Amino acid sequence: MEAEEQPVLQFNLVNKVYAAADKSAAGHKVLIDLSMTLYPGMVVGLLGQNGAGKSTLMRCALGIVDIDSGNINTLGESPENLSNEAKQRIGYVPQQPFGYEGFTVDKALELHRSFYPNWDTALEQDWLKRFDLDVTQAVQKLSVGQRQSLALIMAMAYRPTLLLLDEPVASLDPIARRQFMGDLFDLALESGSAVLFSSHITSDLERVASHVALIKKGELVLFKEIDALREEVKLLTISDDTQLPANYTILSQTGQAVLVDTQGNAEVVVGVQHEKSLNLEQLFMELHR
Ligand SMILES: Nc1ncnc2c1ncn2[C@@H]1O[C@H](COP(=O)(O)OP(=O)(O)OP(=O)(O)O)[C@@H](O)[C@H]1O
Repeated sequence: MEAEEQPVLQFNLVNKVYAAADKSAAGHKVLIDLSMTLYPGMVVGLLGQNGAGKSTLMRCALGIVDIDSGNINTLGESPENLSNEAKQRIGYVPQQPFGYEGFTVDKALELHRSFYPNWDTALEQDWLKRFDLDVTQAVQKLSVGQRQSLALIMAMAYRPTLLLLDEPVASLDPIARRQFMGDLFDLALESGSAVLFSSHITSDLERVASHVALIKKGELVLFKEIDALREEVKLLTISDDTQLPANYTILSQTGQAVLVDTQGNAEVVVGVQHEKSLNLEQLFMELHR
C-alpha cells in the first residue's frame, strides 16, 4: 500500500450507543472505540456474530446512523454531510434491499441509471445475463435472491469508489454466489475501489477478501491481511509459567489454550507446548468460545 494513497473510508475511535427503550436505563454500546482504514483496492470481509455491530458500522459510514464520539471519513467527507458527488461514488446494498415496487426490472434500472453519470451499461448487461434476470419481470415478483442480484447490479454498475455490502450473497445460490464474489474482487482491483462486505460464509471471505475485520460485541478484535492470518494468528498451548512476547496480542484464552496474534514475530517462545494455525471458521469459533 503506497503511503501517499488517500483512505477511501476511515473510522477513528468510533463509539455508538443506541438509547434504551426505557430512557432512564443505560444505552446499548454497539460500537466501541472502533478504528479501521480502507484504502483503494482493499476488499475487507467483515465477520462477527449476529448483533456484533456490522450493519451499524456501515450505516454510520453512510450517515444513516449518527455516532456518539470519534470520527468517520467517507471519501474525504463527514458522513452526516455527504455531498452529491460523494454519494454518486458510493454503492450500498443493505441486508434487505427495497424499493422500485411497481416497476419492471428494466424500468427500475432505467430510472436508477439516470442518477449515475458513470453508469457502465456493458457491465449492467453482463451482470443481468450472469444472474439470469428477466428484465420484463415486475420487481415485486422477484424472488429474494433475484432481488438481491438486482440490488447488487444497481449498487455496482457505476463502479463506485466505495462499496458497502451488508451480507450481499446470503440469498444467492452457490453458483451465483461464487461468480459474484469473483467479480467483486476483480471490480475492486480494476476500479481501485474499496469494498467492505459482511458475510457469515467464512469460505467466501477467505476466497475473495484481501483483509478480514473481526468484530466482537462492537469491538474490532482483529484486522489483518487474509494472507497473513494463517501465519500470524495461532492457537498456542502454553505451560503455566510461559511469558509471551510483549508484542503478541492475546485474542482469547481458555485455560492453557491461548489464541494470539503474533504480529509477524517468529521467535521461539519457551513454554509453548503446541501451536496450531487456524482457518477463518476455526478462528471465529475459538474467539467466541
Ligand atoms: N435502531 C436501533 N435501535 C436500537 N438498537 C439497535 C438498532 N439497530 C440495531 N440495534 C442493536 O444493535 C446491535 C447491533 O446490530 P447490527 O444490526 O449492527 O448487528 P449485525 O452485526 O449487523 O448483526 P447481523 O449479523 O444479525 O446482521 C444489536 O444488538 C441490535 O439489536
